[in-house]
Amino acid sequence: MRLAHATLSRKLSSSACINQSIKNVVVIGGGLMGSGIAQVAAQSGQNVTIVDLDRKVVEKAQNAINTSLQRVAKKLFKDDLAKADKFLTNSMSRLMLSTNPEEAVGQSDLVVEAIVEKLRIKQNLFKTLDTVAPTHTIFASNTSSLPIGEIAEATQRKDRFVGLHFFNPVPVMKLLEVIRIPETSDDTYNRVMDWGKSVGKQTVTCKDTPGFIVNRLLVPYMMESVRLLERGDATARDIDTAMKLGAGYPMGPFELLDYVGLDTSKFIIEGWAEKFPENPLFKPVPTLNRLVEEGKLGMKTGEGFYKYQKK
Ligand SMILES: CCCCCCCC(=O)CC(=O)SCCNC(=O)CCNC(=O)[C@H](O)C(C)(C)COP(=O)(O)OP(=O)(O)OC[C@H]1O[C@@H](n2cnc3c(N)ncnc32)[C@H](O)[C@@H]1OP(=O)(O)O
Ligand SMILES: NC(=O)C1=CN([C@@H]2O[C@H](COP(=O)(O)OP(=O)(O)OC[C@H]3O[C@@H](n4cnc5c(N)ncnc54)[C@H](O)[C@@H]3O)[C@@H](O)[C@H]2O)C=CC1
Repeated sequence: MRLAHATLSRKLSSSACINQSIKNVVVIGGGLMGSGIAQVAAQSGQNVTIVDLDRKVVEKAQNAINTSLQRVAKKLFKDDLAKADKFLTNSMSRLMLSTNPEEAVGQSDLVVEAIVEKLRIKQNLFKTLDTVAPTHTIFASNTSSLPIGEIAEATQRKDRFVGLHFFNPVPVMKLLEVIRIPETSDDTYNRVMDWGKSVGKQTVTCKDTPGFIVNRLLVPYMMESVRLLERGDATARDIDTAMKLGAGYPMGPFELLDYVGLDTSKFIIEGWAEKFPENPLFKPVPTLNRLVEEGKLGMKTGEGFYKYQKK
């Protein structure tokens, strides 16, 4: 009887969780990725709070989301301006701004972190949030390269911790990599898989391994592109043209490095080089370090491998 009762209560609690769909999402980090993740959740009908350290950053994110939503609305409702406008207004009405992460997570069902690619900073953030977020809240990191398990170490909710790795630009790229750690509960996994589909993504699942699927293949390719340039074998422009026309990529490696950000790229390769010094694929490249030291972070600062018109 006792066993049946325990099984029944576990079933009830888990089904209660499953029925509790994710409605309130908090995105921590209002940069390139955080603004895109906040956008796709808001445009999919969820209440979203985007949080960053600085009010100016969240306001910039709000403007970026507005601009991007106009492109999406135009595509969705090309010949119905009234519907396009309603879609834009409704989506933006579901977006709140905050610079106070502890307060923002108070009513959250899901927290997606998209802050700087530094393990300690991510751990400190989640450690703090773990003490104030509701018990049922799922924590997710959008990290490109860090071990989900090591980020989750900082919390007491490893059963409610996953990796949700989106791709840039989030409103366009269809893929969402879902990473579970051994402690991730089935209920958590099922709820984030459903949530990923609810925000229009096609999900794949990967173990908690460096770079998951895409970046494990992409980072070595992009680093080797920089080495090819450093050896003087070809120019950046020709390497980009070659990969677009020869391999059908939408962007060449240097255009993509400038697009994703040279700072984030540097943090990724530095982290892997430190952790796996014996792997030649993860060797850092001097040109990337130099550009970052010179403050040339790519499109977001107006110059990286290429120069960009200031918007
Ligand atoms: C060493 C470290 C390396 C890894 C670093 C970490 C990175 C990660 O962790 C994981 C990643 O994200 S890897 C990067 C993945 N993303 C890519 O590979 C992007 C490749 N580029 C593209 O798809 C197109 O150039 C792109 C879509 C960007 C632009 O397309 P086009 O060149 O054709 O230009 P557009 O005509 O402006 O855009 C095409 C259609 O997309 C719509 N669109 C573009 N940007 C948008 C945005 N931000 N928001 C909303 N809609 C957007 C645009 O409206 C257009 O739509 P159509 O009107 O239907 O053509
Ligand atoms: N850039 C890309 O193409 C992709 C990046 N990612 C990952 O997403 C994360 C964010 O990357 P990006 O958006 O490119 O970086 P970003 O530099 O554009 O944005 C990071 C934001 O986090 C904020 N931030 C830093 N520490 C914070 C804290 N303690 N609390 C609140 N906000 C804080 C910064 O002010 C900044 O606005 C990284 O983990 C990165 O690896 C994942 C997929 C693609």
